[in-house]
Amino acid sequence: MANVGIFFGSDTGKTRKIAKLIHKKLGDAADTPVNINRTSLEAFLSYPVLMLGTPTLGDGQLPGIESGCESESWLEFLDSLQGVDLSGKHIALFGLGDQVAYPDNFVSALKPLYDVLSACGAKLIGDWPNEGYSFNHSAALIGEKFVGLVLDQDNQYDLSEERLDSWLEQITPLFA
Ligand SMILES: Cc1cc2nc3c(=O)[nH]c(=O)nc-3n(C[C@H](O)[C@H](O)[C@H](O)COP(=O)(O)O)c2cc1C
Repeated sequence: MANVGIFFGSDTGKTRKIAKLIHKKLGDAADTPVNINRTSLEAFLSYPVLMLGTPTLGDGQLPGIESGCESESWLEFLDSLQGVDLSGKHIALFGLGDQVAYPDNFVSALKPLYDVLSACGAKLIGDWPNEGYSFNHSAALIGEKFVGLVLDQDNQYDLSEERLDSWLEQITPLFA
């Protein structure tokens, strides 16, 4: 088993694609990305380092039945994390959103993910500057920084790989 577990939620496949790209870049350090609705709590907890990806759906929500997905996803999985001890784990978040169509809630779903994982004692790494995006509001900001990597595959597709490389460069020394 590798050191890094990559889990994602996805409605139309874009977050899955980024998860696969992260896996390709990390090589043997990471296991094959798994949809969060296809894992168990035990498998999730077996990794010391987690990279967790999500789109923002609904109106600033995590994916799941309540936000209009056909399958369960992060909304349901987070329920199973209630009371779980994640201390000692390093967790990096990556979020996809659409700043043009949803400027009032850009990548906001990263924040509930961040809040639940922090409350469980995890060390969240990989915050990301808000420069280079244009939006009105995002719940995913703490001060000037997003709580994780932010990619907009709908409008800034051409910037994603460069952003991803720079983010991986920033976080890999923190857990290598
Ligand atoms: C119904 C719907 C609601 C969305 N709501 C938001 C939103 O509130 N904020 C945002 O930044 N993006 C929003 N998006 C854009 C998606 O997050 C974006 O297209 C993302 O790349 C989809 O990833 P996926 O293919 O992994 O599901 C929404 C998309 C859809 C279809």
